[in-house]
Amino acid sequence: MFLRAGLATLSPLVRSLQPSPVAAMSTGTFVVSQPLNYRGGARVEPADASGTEKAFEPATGRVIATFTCSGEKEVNLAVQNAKAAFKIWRQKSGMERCQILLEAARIIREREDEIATVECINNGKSIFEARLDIDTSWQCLEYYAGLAASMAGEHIQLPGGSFGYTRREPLGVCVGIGAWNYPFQIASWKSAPALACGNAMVFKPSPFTPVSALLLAEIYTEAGVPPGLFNVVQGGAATGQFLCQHHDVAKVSFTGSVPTGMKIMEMSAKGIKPVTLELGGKSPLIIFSDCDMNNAVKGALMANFLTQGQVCCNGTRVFVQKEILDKFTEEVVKQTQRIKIGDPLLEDTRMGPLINRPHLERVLGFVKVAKEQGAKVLCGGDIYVPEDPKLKDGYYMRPCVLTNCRDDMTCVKEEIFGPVMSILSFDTEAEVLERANDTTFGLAAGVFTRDIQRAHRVVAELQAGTCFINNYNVSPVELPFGGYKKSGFGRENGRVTIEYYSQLKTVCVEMGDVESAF
Ligand SMILES: NC(=O)c1ccc[n+]([C@@H]2O[C@H](COP(=O)([O-])OP(=O)(O)OC[C@H]3O[C@@H](n4cnc5c(N)ncnc54)[C@H](O)[C@@H]3O)[C@@H](O)[C@H]2O)c1
Repeated sequence: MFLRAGLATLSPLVRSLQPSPVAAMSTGTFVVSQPLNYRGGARVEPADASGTEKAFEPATGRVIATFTCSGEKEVNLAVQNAKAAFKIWRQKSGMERCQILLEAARIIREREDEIATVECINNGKSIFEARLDIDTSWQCLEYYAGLAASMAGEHIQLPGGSFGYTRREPLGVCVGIGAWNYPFQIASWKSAPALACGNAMVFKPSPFTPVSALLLAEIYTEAGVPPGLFNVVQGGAATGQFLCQHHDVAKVSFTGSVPTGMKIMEMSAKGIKPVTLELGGKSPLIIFSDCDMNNAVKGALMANFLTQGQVCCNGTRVFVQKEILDKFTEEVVKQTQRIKIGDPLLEDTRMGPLINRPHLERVLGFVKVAKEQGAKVLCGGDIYVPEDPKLKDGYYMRPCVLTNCRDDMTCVKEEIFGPVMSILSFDTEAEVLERANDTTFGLAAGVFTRDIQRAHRVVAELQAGTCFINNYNVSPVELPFGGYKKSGFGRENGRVTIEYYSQLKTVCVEMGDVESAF
């Protein structure tokens, strides 16, 4: 995921007029001193523990927080708080929920610089990108605020003046479990539709990025949700399991890897709980020779290097039609080498550090295997050491472009989740479609061509939940997002997500006498 809703919608002028309490904050200074759990409308220390974790600033390798992972008791308390708040919230009209969500969106906008700075420090993505994530977060709240006010059932006329109607009702306490690559945005994308439908939520961020979900929790409280409507518990797999297995939890919405998604589904199956699974990908990007070359090159960079390549829907298998392979590759390499790597809090940085040391080593390991299997490194794929001495222990690497790739190579088959683009060549449309679909994933896909018929013909055949024509990794909140195949099911964003956070009650009304069969 993704840069969304647009560079074009950003207004630096509006931003510069906003108060910026963290404007003076620089890399290497931030530490978290407050509790990182949120329950009953306030930050709290957890009531019990299932271990401790450290959160890092990837830019410097510094520890910014040491925190307690929540045990079963704390998870219970959070769920109880959510249940109590749900009783109040579910009685509110859609319009009342709408007003509170709009107020929360307004506060997010007002505090955008602060939230983006925290996100940038804890995640490592550039401040430029972090601001875009916060934009898509408040946009999501605004979008579902609008839908909250217009949610309604149906009235169905039956014979003899009888009738039926449907009520769209909330599910209850929903659990959100997030990945580390879009911490604030994932928390917003899950909570906004959940709350709009009248649910309460307990959210568990990734232990790598525990900080920004607390800001969202505080904002919801300030906006006027009942205490306990949105709670945060911290921890890893153990805490996540307590949440998924809890008998008072009605639904689990998960963003993360395929192996964890399978476990979430197994646990939820025991309680017949609906799940939304937003999982990984290995998406194809198909560049036909009749494309607009400039846009195709820009699209390939957008498809591979946002958030240091740690994006679920990245188009990392770049299929290029033979006639333009050399020219396209040359231009992609030129532009990749120009990407400014470094301190993510600096305005002109476009690539910060990866999330942590083990992940950096894993990504570098993929590049090594790619070379052993015959791929050619055209640029990057190695550690980058910034000149600034305070960044020397950060987790930086140079973005990598691989060529000479074959479909059976590890770098082409597996999700690397780092800044590594694999270029493959193809001859015909039929051939590339077969190869593009030859994967167990199905999150996204892209096509660049000037031939309008071909564009629509190709996307109709692509087995992916989101397809881009002549762009990549833009996801306005109005459009549903989610996977096919092992990339998961259920959707986030768009009107359809209401279906995943609500249930339909049918009421059948008799206006005459009972015609008994007995
Ligand atoms: N489709 C999407 O919208 C989307 C978005 C972002 C990331 N992702 C995917 O997420 C992955 C990277 O994120 P990650 O490394 O945080 O994934 P992960 O699966 O390791 O962890 C995700 C979350 O699940 C929790 N968790 C781990 N084990 C658990 C268990 N047994 N029970 C309950 N919770 C458990 C983690 O603590 C974390 O909060 C990539 O595969 C990426 O493609 C998908």
